[in-house]
Amino acid sequence: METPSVCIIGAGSSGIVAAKTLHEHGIRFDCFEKGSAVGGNWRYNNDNGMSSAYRSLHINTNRDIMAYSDYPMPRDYPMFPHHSQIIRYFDSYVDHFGIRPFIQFKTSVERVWPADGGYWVQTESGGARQTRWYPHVIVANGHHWHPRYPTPPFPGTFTGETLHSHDYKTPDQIAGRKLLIVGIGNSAVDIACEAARQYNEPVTISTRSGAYILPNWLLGRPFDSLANPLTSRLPLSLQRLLLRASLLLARGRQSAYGVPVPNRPLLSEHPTISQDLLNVSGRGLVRFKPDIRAFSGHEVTFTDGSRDTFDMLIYATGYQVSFPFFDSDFISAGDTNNLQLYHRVIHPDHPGLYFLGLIQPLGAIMPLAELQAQWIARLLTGHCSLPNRAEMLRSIQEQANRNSRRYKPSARHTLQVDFYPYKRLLERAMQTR
Ligand SMILES: NC(=O)C1=CN([C@@H]2O[C@H](COP(=O)(O)OP(=O)(O)OC[C@H]3O[C@@H](n4cnc5c(N)ncnc54)[C@H](OP(=O)(O)O)[C@@H]3O)[C@@H](O)[C@H]2O)C=CC1
Repeated sequence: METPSVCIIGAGSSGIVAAKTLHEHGIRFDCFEKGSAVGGNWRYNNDNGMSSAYRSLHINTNRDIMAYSDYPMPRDYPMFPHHSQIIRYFDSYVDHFGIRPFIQFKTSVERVWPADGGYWVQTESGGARQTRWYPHVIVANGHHWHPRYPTPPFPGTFTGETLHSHDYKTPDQIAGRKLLIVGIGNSAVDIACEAARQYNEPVTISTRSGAYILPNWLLGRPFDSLANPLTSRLPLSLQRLLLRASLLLARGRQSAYGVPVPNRPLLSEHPTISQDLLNVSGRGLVRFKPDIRAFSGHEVTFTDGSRDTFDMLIYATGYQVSFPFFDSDFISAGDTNNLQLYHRVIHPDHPGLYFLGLIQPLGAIMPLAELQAQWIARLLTGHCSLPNRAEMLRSIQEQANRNSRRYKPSARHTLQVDFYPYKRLLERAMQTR
């Protein structure tokens, strides 16, 4: 039998669509998954030990936007499904397309290194190690599992309890604690609202940059449906204006609810989406402080000179892009989460190496990972081709320049893409010969 030419690392939402797409194109592959089931981050308490999902997690992109193109989410699902429903969807996707038998579960990829124009892949399963060679490797190991902490750490020592949002699962972990949460991304805000509602005690958020809080729903529609192929073609300044107007109309200024307003334009950060935060802040149950200056025991001093004591600190400070199976001098995203990839997929210096789902869209990752997989499949079957290295590097630089004009320099924003423009980019790439 023909040996597999592709190794897929991971069977999360990106790995499964890669497997399904290669299968459809008749490309033989091995897909290795560390845990015993598909779904990656979306599987609460995944036994691969990598999921950051908490018990109450609902996705904040709407059901129709996040579905794969040929497999809609069930119509009886709510607009913003719970993680258990998303996992049911992924399970039924792999069964519907018959790809479960192609996934090797409980098999962890330990090391990948380049050799002979391809890659050796060493796996471990039940204590047994195997090493196989593949001309192509698709990396789909996710980028929301390796906790990132402030570097350098805040001065001093906090002697209360600390937790990273990655390890937050249920509110009993924080019961009875006076809580300080660092960060104002989606993890921070979900946890703050859950804590405030559950215990009816004020929670403090420390944020150095602030965030515009966008609602799940706007004018009776899922907020993210406002971005569509048409509006995505408008100049950014006009998109900002429309969004500002809709937010003002729908709920006024967020400062009216006690939520600080960032001093930069809308759409220049990864969106923090919450229907609850303004309300619980307006009730005094979530308070805001600027960045932390120093710790001393249970006391925290903030950059405005104010101080307070806390029992517990939750670092909701995001995630490190990590590839534990690569030697760091071969490939690493470094402390800055920066990996230079052509169209966010192709490593210009390592032919045959592809990265899937290594994006942070204003929108959902799944349908974009699907397009990335289709692009890879077309490249592998010779239906399209890549430009030369110089052209790839030029395009990567252009992309980086565009990002740095729009977002503040931060490890948080290196993977940012706009849903529809990025979709169009991939569709064009698939036609390039
Ligand atoms: N319901 C859902 O669908 C959910 C989705 N998610 C997604 O998961 C991903 C990760 O989200 P999240 O965990 O919130 O992480 P993010 O990276 O999005 O946010 C990290 C937050 O921590 C702050 N921060 C980082 N480093 C420091 C530092 N050194 N000092 C002070 N503040 C710091 C950032 O501020 P700054 O901007 O200044 O760097 C930012 O406010 C996102 O894509 C998010 O959308 C997460 C939770 C729920």
